[in-house]
Amino acid sequence: MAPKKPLCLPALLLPLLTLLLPQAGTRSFVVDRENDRFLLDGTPFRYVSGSLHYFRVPRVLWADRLFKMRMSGLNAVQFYVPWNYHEPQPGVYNFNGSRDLFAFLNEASLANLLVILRPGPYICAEWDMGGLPAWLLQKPDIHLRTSDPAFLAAVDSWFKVLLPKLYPWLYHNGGNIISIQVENEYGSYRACDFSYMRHLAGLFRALLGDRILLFTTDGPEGLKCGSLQGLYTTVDFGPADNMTKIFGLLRVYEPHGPLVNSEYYTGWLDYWGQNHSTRSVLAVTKGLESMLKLGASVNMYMFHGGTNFGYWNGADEKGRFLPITTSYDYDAPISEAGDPTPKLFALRNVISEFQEIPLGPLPPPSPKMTLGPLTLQLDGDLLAFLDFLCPQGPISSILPMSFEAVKQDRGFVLYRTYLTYTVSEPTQFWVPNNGVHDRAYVMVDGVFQGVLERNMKHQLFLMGKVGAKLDILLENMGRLSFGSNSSDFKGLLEPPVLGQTVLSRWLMFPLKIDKLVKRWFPLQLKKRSHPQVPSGPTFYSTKFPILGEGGDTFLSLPGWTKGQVWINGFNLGRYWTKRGPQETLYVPRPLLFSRGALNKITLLELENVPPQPQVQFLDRPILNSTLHKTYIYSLSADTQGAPEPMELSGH
Ligand SMILES: CCCCNC(=S)N1C[C@H](O)[C@@H](O)[C@@H](O)[C@H]1CO
Repeated sequence: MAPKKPLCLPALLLPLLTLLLPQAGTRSFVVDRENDRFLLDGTPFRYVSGSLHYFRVPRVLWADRLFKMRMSGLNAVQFYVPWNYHEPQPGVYNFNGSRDLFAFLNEASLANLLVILRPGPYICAEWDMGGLPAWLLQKPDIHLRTSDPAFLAAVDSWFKVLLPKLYPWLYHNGGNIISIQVENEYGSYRACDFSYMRHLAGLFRALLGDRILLFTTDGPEGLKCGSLQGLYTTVDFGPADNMTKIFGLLRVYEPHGPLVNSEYYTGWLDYWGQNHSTRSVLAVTKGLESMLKLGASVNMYMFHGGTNFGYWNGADEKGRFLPITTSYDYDAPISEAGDPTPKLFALRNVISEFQEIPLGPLPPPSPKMTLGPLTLQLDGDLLAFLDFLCPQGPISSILPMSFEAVKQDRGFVLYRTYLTYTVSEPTQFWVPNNGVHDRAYVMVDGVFQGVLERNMKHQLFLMGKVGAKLDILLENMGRLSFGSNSSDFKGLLEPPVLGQTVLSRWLMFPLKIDKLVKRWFPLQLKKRSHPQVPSGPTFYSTKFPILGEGGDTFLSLPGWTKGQVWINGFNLGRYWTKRGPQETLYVPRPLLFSRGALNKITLLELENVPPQPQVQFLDRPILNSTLHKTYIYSLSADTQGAPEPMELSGH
């Protein structure tokens, strides 16, 4: 059902050809307000849809996941388009490889799935900055998600590239997109800026025409500011919510037309340091059955969650900054590794009571493999590779500069200064205003001193001679993706204080670590400048063959603390074994070479290397480990006294 690409045929043939093509004009997807239903090509239609985010699944696995969704009885797939995934710098666009949104649309078409598209500009989704590009914050006073002209200019420029590309994919033009969402749960955002929403609706209409169904989605408390005349109003809620009450509220805004739940939560997200989230099969299936009995159209969020590879996870603020884990398994019907779960079969049974489902079995779980333990070799301290990691050299400034100011969106920036006097006693070192965004690994002359963490750990005690190098590796743990009352700038947002001295004269090194890891064949090994434990930011790696066919696997890092992993140069994501609840990282089989070719695993361990630097590949995930105790340090008014830690056992 992919739109017919204009063929470069001799002009006289084209009229003949159009007689053969399905007449786009006969295709339609509309709301029938008289009978509270959708009509597809004039016949009553209800969608049973599932969310799958192409940006969380390697492209080679898209067809497999979409096929499983179709075989589960779904007739539509819903997905976001993350702006920051496709416009890495202003005016630079990327729709290639795993970012080829149109290839994904085509795969959905081949799987016989209609599409419910949610292009934002904000998408939430536990994705870095809710999909908004970090470069927007290079204008620090920008008002995101409002009619701020600076924000709207960037939005217009992005949508004038994206939306015309989507036009041929609209259902009535021969494609598979039946509806498009404007913004995302705007009613949950503090701004409540109706001119912003009207601007977006006008832009979508101008670029997509007046036939496509445009809609909004909000929780029950967000309908007032999130809905807009001319956009079809839908809601989102989970199995524990009061469906009658919420659909009753929805009827205030949409007295006629089909009831729609655009995000029916089949599970939930995980935060580092919090317990693993699950939703029961019984509750999820009962809720779906009740909605289908009402004739509602439903999208299950998520049907397949996938993974936050690289640095792409977002974060929430619930009393404190809470980064989302690398796994986006979501306790969804299709597991992170793409396996059907009992929840999928239970939901499939419910769907089969209401509509035809494809005959035939679901594919079985994919083959899994175990491997190891593998012993990793030391490549060297991160500091030893500074020339490679920051080839253009540092930026200098009296005060430390943010990630956005040095144009580094994600990952790490090294901040360096030199002690201008000798500190002979352990002396309090801290950053005012909770100004570490988000974690700082502190070294003096290359010797690791410890960690500062946003909301969690506010001070260390340092010593050093005059002229000693004070290095702070600053980690961006992912930008707030929901409910932020201010822009989530990253980096050292205030100048650190040592004793009574505000430290100034800083060098900032934006680090291109992924580039180094990709080309690391073979950089000469660097011996440790200071063989010690804890080690601080250090690279380890090894190579290994896979004998036989192999399979999907789950990387376990027993005894390691926190860091980043690459397999054959692919950034698998963050690990945080010390904090949990996730203790393994999903390794899709297609990332691995087989038939004896050597694979390479590279770790950047940020804190403590275990005495035995080994890793293991398991045949099952561990996403719900018992949490280690974490402490939150209240910022005491008087910074002289060490703030008392409050013990926080993982919640
Ligand atoms: C803890 C609140 C997180 C906010 N997000 C909520 S309510 N959700 C609605 C949001 O639209 C979707 O993108 C997802 O972010 C989903 C949670 O998975």
